[in-house]
Amino acid sequence: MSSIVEVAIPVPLNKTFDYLCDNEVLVGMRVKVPFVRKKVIGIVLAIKNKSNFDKLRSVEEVLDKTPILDKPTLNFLFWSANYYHHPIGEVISTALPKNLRLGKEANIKRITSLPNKTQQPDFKPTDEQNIAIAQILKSTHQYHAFLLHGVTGSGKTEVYLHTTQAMLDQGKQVLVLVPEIGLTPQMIIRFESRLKTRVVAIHSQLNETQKLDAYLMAKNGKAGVVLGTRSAIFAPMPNLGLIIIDEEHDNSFKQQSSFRYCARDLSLIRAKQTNIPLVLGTATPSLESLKNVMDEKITRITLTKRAGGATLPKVSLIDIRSNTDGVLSKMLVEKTKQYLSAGRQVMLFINRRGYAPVYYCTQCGWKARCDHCDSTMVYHRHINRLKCHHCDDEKMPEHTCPDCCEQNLEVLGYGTERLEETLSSHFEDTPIIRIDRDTTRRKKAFAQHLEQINAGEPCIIIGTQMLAKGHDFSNLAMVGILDIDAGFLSLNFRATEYLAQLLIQVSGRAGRHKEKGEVVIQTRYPEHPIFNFVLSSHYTQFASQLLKQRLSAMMPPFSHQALLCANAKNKQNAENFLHEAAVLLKSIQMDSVEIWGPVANTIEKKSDYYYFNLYLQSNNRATLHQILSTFNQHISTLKLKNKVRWYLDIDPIE
Ligand SMILES: Nc1ncnc2c1ncn2[C@@H]1O[C@H](COP(=O)(O)OP(=O)(O)OP(=O)(O)O)[C@@H](O)[C@H]1O
Ligand SMILES: [Zn+2]
Repeated sequence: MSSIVEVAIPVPLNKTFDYLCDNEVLVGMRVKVPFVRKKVIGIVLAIKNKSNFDKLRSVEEVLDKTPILDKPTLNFLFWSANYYHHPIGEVISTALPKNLRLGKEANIKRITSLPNKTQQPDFKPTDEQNIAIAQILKSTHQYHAFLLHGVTGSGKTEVYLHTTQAMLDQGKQVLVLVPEIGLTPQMIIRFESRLKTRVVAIHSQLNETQKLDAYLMAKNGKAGVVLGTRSAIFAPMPNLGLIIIDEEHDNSFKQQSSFRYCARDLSLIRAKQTNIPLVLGTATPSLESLKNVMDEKITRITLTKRAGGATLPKVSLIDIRSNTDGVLSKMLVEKTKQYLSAGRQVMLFINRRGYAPVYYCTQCGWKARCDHCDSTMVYHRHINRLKCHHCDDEKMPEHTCPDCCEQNLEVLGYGTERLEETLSSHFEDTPIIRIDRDTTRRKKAFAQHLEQINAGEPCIIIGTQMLAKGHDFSNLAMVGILDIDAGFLSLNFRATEYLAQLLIQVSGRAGRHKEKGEVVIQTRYPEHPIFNFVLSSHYTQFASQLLKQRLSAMMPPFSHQALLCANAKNKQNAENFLHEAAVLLKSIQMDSVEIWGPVANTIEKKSDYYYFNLYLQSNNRATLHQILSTFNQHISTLKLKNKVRWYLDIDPIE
């Protein structure tokens, strides 16, 4: 007898589809089904006796012998789809490795071996670490969220390792999320060398076979530890006993395309649904987590001192308002020389890749701009091209100014490539290791750079965001922060929060071992209040000031936001669609939800599409979500719906 199955299909539609099925099938299995004129792979969500539709088509093939998604994982995915108002089919598709989405067999090709030798450290946990470990382990059988707030270099990883070992001893699995792919290799090494269990990685640089293997080893319980970037939050783990989110404040836990989830926020839900503890670790907690601490939803545990006798670095400012020396002040060059000759390493932080951010005409002020975006093009010297960092379009730099026809074209400003050039003129014999997206594109390139730094020889490291946090370089004595002033000019209301986090994280890379480190920040705004706190590493005080400001302005985390973004090649369509949407939203009438906009995005045009935003804000999360659900049900009534691309972003951060 055939049954009726409800199937989630990876299409941007807020619904599921019913099919007839003649074969035996269970919830969570993959099925191949006809959809419009194609065959697609879907996941069975329910088996039912009747359908609201007649003339059902039939399942062509049941692809699995056992469910690929178990009930708890499916429930978690349902929760996520519901919260982010995103189609369940696409949510499931985000959670599955590509090979499973394509319908390939769910077989492990290569089971990674268990480490045969583990190595224990030659130190004992500090008192603070011991207290943290004990406090977390008191809650191993129930949901409890902890904020492990430990200054940079306080040994949070040690706390992760001890609590993980305790969970493994109970036969449990542990999920560890790190923000950047660059932090996975060092974390994996630290976990593998210490724990007698299989540690599998889930991140984008693995090939598809490796990704599938990792997924299946998580699912069958063979992996004791699953370590990955944000999408690993969806890894099926039947014996999950603990979740750890390292650098919880980091923005890369939020996916900024398609299904816009935040893995940090979802970790609280997953831990709650699984009834297990959760550890959010960081030296610079997000205001969201600090607010949760205030509300007693999260317990804060502090590590106030650096481990192993190290102390926090000395931080000083260099006022570059009257600087005529270019990107590097004389003082910074002098200090760099001193540290290098003492056999130490120096890191210079500049958060901009390429040679120079502006290519312009000194005669008339013309600037090279992207034809497709509202942005200037960045000059890249090694390929002698101008590149748009928004749409990746590139072109040859002009020789004569298109406006005034003079030949006075020059670059302005500094990126990593130009800094490298300047440094090689000052430090001819010193190795310079530049780490940005351009030098780490090749697989393994990043790991090789890290290896070179970890070898400990004196060198200058040019670091971008990729090196800002988490790394533990033992011979790094000084960090110079070259250009953070853009952060003071940003329109994002979270900009100062991010800047404080960045400054403290980058500073935190210096002097992590025996000798005291030093941090030098070059700025044109030396009087900015942020420095009062950063200089003394008083993040918590600065954060409580920010929290007070947010409270008085009723901004997140004291209110909840959603963003409806529309974009189209026709500017008017994008804007008018949001006007229509605003009318619809206002007709739903919920007093406690404010609606602002539409307003053009800060970068209005990207890849030839015009972007507009409509903001929704409410003090009541439930009301906000109710209005969005109703809106979603009626969106087909909007006349311009098919003339624009649109998406909802819940808890937007940009
Ligand atoms: N109890 C201890 N005694 C001596 N050294 C320790 C101890 N705990 C950790 N360490 C060492 O201190 C260094 C910093 O530890 P770790 O990298 O875990 O810091 P962290 O808190 O994660 O810092 P960050 O937030 O900057 O990433 C490491 O080299 C680690 O081996
Ligand atoms: Zn562009």
